[in-house]
Amino acid sequence: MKPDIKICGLKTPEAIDRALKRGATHIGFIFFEKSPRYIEPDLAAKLAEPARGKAKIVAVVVDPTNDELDEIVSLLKPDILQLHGNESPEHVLTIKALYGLPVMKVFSVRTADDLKRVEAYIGIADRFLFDAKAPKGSELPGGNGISFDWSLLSWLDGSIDYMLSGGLNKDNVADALANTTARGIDVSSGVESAPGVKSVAMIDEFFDAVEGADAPIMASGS
Ligand SMILES: O=C(O)c1ccccc1N[C@@H]1O[C@H](COP(=O)(O)O)[C@@H](O)[C@H]1O
Repeated sequence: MKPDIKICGLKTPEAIDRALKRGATHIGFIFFEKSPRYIEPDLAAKLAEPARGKAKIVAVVVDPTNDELDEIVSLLKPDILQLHGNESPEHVLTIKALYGLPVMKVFSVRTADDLKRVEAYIGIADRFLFDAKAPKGSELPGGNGISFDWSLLSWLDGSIDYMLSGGLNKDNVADALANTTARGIDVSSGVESAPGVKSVAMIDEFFDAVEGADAPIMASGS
């Protein structure tokens, strides 16, 4: 089965156009002001228009207030809310009830302990996203371009719907798909030429690598 592919932290029509042409199933906008990928909700709404109905529009928020969500949801009209902070299960339920949108809850992973809270969100979050925990000193909870030890996810038996992120790029995405049960992959800095600057060439290379991962391996000599 083809994985879902989310290109996150988009800020230009060119990058969105290329992501859509290559078959992105999800496009993400970052509403975390300290991020080089931060975008105002009204600009995100304009940029997202060509994607409507073609790819799911994801609003990435970190421990959001209702005022922030009111503005983002009313302007952008996202299909999914990605909660990338320390939102409790109760907070996730409240957000779902208020906005009627599916939630992808993020877990930031460095050690097995970081996964202990997952169970509390089963049946509450619509999907999980496992990302690398930010390195010490980073101001960003995500988008740091670092990976984590995917074997920590080996207890997930495939019945849990999750996306994988954290330092994915053209060189490691095939391994990520081969070594996890992720039904989707999510990339941001791996398709950037500088922090916050998406490269259409790198978006192409990333999709090429995913498509290559799908191709059956030919026996030598055949
Ligand atoms: O990208 C950001 O700046 C960001 C800021 C705040 C929360 C999440 C953020 N990005 C998320 O991080 C992961 C992967 O990033 P990367 O590929 O390692 O650069 C992805 O889920 C983004 O949505």
